[in-house]
Parts: sequence; C-alpha cells; structure tokens
Amino acid sequence: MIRPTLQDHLDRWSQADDSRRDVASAVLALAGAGIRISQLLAAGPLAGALAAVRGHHADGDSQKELDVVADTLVREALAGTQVALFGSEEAEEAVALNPAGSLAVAVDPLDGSSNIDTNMTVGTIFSILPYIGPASLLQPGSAQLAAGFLVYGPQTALALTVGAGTQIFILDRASGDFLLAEERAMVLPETAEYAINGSNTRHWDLAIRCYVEDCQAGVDGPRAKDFNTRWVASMVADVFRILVRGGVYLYPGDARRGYMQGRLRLVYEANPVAFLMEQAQGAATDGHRPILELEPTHLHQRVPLVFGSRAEVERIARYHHDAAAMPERSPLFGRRGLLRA
Ligand SMILES: O=P(O)(O)OC[C@H]1O[C@](O)(COP(=O)(O)O)[C@@H](O)[C@@H]1O
Ligand SMILES: [Mg+2]
Ligand SMILES: [Mg+2]
Repeated sequence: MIRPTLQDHLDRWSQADDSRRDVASAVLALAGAGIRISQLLAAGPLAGALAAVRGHHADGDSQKELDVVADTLVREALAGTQVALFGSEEAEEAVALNPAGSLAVAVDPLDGSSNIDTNMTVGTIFSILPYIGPASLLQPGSAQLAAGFLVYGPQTALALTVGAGTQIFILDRASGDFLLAEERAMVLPETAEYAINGSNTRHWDLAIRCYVEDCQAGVDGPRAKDFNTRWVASMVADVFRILVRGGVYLYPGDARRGYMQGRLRLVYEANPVAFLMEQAQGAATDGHRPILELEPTHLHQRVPLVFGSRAEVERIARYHHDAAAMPERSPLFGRRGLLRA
C-alpha cells in the first residue's frame, strides 16, 4: 500500500493557494524539528542530561535542558518560513521572525517535560494563526488555520488539522518521511475511560468531585458502568490515546495556589488540542464554554480544560452547570443530591 507523505498531503491541500502554501511550509518545518527532537529523545542519556533543570518560568515551573533545546530547534526551523510572530512556552514574550510573514505560531516545544528522563511519551504542540499584528497570538482558537502535535512515543507521530478533519501521520525512519496513517481520525462519542490527576482530589470543586465519584461508583453508581482511568502526565500522549480509542481528559481549576485556572495554557496547549478534537468529532470545554470561543488575554494564560469524547465532555459541562446553580453555603451532602449523573 502506497501511503501519501505529509508533503504530498499538504501539496494537494495547498496547490494554487499562496496562503495555504505558507501554512504548509510552516507545518513541514515543525515536522522537521520534531524529527530532530525525537532523535534526541531516542538517545536519552546518550544525548546528554536532557532533564537537567536549566531555569524556571515566571510562574515557577522548572525549565529542563530539552525544553530549551526543543524551543531553539522549533524557532530556528520556523525562521525560514512565512512566520512573522513566534510565541513559546519557553519565552516570556513572543518574538518577531520573518517581517514579511503572513503567520503567527504558538508552541509548547516539549509537552510532558516531567517525563523526559523516564522513557515515556512526550511531544511538541503547535497552533498556527493568521498574522494580524502584534496581538496575533491572542486571537480565539476558532481563528486557527492549522494545529497539531508531534508525539514521541514508540512511534513518532504527527496529528494535524488544517480544518479538513484530523489526520495522523507516522514517521517512517527509513525514508525520513511522515506517512499518512489515518485520513479521518474519529473520537468515539461515548467512553468509559477518563484521565485526571487523582492526587488533587481534595482540591477539586464540587462538579469535578461529583463527576469522578460517579465514575468510580461504576456499575453500582448512577452511571451504571465501570470506568477505567489513565493518566500519562504528558497531555499529548493522552490526546493521542483519545484520538485512537476515545476517552476524556480533565485538568480542571482547583483550590491550590496558582491552579485556579488549572495548569494547561490556552494559546499553545488547549487551543490546538481543541481544534484537533472538534475536527475529529470530539469536543473541548473549560467547563462552561467551548475552548475555541475563548478570547486569550495573554500568551501564557491558563485555562481549565476538559476534552475528548463529545457526549462525556457535554456531561461534564452539565455537572459544572448544575454545581454553579447550587446555593453557596449548603452542606456538600445536601448539594450533592441535586447533581445529575
Ligand atoms: O504533573 P501534573 O500536575 O499532573 O500535570 C501534568 C500535565 O502537565 C503537563 O505536563 C503540562 O505541560 P508541560 O510539560 O509542557 O509544562 C501536561 O502535559 C500534563 O498532562
Ligand atoms: Mg505542555
Ligand atoms: Mg512544555
């Protein structure tokens, strides 16, 4: 079976359209940087101390050696394309690249950095927007021209959307090409699998606590079915699994200091994933509104994030709606009875 390459796929999509060709060359540059990052990860300690702490972000998160290297590789790859503005998790401010460029790109160069030295899957996430001036990266996710991520696991894969479904490509190491593996990824609408970091249970709000309790009650509870949990602590790995077999991922806001809006970043984590989900018949919400409708106010803004199988995402939004409608100070057990499963 002859599979189209990523280049074939993008050539077909962009022929006779200059603005699409700009997007295509940015995606190819990102894929090229991804190959280099996957080589470093595959070498692990043989490539140096990739997990060594190099510094900290403004909000205290540590920055690892490979975070910095991946950021440089991605930025250098995009410098030769039509990208005018580049924003990254690893830099406080967005930087100008090609002054004549038509695009703005936001990236999480390495998602799941806590897993770098554990031989677990990590990835690179990107969001491509039209360049409309210095505030280009603050457009809502619905303005994205393309979005995707590379995932460095047993397979190095690229999940991509240019607004015509979600495609999955796998790196063929012999030829160095990404080959089309799935033309139309589809997230199953229903699921019995959820991903959340359960160590934060005591910090969750009522809606999340009730949702998880109802799942854990299994066949004996209001959901009347047993659930399974999976949590990789690399969102890209969880997204990939959900694209393949459905499921739901939650990183809600919680009561810990600095976590009121959760952990994930709207511009370069939630928005691209939400675009991929919607294009694969899944959904993504902050609990109240679709992620793609939110207006970012700054590059590193956090957002509570729930995405995956559409019916499950809608159900979790209903828990939020019901919890918000409850009287502020009534005891938890009293309020609990009103929540629907
Ligand atoms: O360690 P926690 O709080 O469970 O958070 C894990 C989540 O944080 C992230 O690692 C955030 O991404 P970064 O590694 O890019 O900071 C997600 O990939 C992952 O799902
Ligand atoms: Mg990340
Ligand atoms: Mg990161």
